[in-house]
Amino acid sequence: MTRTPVNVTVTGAAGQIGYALLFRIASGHLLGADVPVKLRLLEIPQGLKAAEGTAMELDDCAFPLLRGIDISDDPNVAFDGANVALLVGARPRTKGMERGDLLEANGGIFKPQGAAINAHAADDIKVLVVGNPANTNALIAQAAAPDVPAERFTAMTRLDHNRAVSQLAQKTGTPVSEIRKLTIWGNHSATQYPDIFHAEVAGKNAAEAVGDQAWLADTFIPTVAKRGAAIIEARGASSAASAANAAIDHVHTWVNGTAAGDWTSMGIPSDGSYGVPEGLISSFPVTTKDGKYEIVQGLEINDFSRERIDASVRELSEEREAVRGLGLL
Ligand SMILES: NC(=O)C1=CN([C@@H]2O[C@H](COP(=O)(O)OP(=O)(O)OC[C@H]3O[C@@H](n4cnc5c(N)ncnc54)[C@H](O)[C@@H]3O)[C@@H](O)[C@H]2O)C=CC1
Ligand SMILES: O=C([O-])CC(=O)C(=O)O
Repeated sequence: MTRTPVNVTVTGAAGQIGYALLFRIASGHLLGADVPVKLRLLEIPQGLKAAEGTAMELDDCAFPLLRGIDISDDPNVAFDGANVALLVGARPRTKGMERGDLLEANGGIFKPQGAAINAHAADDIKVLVVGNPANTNALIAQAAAPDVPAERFTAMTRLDHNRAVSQLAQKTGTPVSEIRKLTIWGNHSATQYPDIFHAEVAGKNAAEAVGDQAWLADTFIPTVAKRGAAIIEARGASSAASAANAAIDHVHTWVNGTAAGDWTSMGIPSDGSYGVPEGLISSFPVTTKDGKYEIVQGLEINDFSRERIDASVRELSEEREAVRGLGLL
């Protein structure tokens, strides 16, 4: 039986993440090797021509799973019937900026997009916000979509998660495939907290395997938290291929499930777990199954972790107040 194609809307399709992302969606990495997709690309008018060029290249790949590409500068058209929405389109930061500096510039994009999702997306819509500041942009979009279940709005911290896995693998001389149960808590910002106290390296507790508290506090956490800025410094542009890869991982895991004995990190609306105020879109350890996620419960949080989780969550509360003040919530 031929499956009905899944409509995947990508905003900022002509940008650098878009260019790294669309080809992988079309080749089956987002949803699975047997799932046909239709791409709906949203750009601003100045980006339409470049989006058309990318669409020509997508055609030229003759991807068997790609069943159509529509391009629009109207969110009401681009989100019509969307099953998955990747909100990438936003202004990236440049050297010397923090992601929070983008709140005002990018906040205005996510309110109308949330409203268009509310009015036109399919009932099973799943939204991933990549555009920074991702957590608070997701909150803005969610607030503008009162008819969509709040838990369908998520923000990307999978890039941070993958960065942390890679750093830990290198430190312990272990393949990435042997690292499990790592957690990113809080905001996708310099205050995020990559937590290895419950992580495992080849089945052993990661903090014990590392056995080096100074490395954890002075090297690992800042390296992961400031990796975005280090990439901007080195490349002269923000992370693109690794961000696209993380977006693919986030949605693939959400739809297809986490492996037994492992979890992942997603920015999701808090239900109050671990003392994170309800409603903030904060990163948590989650397991996924049948297209739904659940926060991993019952983890013991030591003082070192508590202090860092609280600091990042405080920043999220401040961002929420700031966008309230701008009339975006
Ligand atoms: N959450 C995360 O881990 C990461 C987030 N990012 C963020 O992703 C965003 C995109 O980054 P890049 O692709 O490098 O930027 P880019 O500047 O190359 O592309 C952005 C694209 O979005 C388009 N755009 C702007 N406003 C739009 C709107 N209202 N509707 C549709 N399209 C619109 C622009 O025309 C442009 O083509 C930035 O906010 C960046 O900070 C980047 C890396 C990681
Ligand atoms: O740092 C940035 O602005 C882009 C980003 O979010 C990341 O690479 O984590």
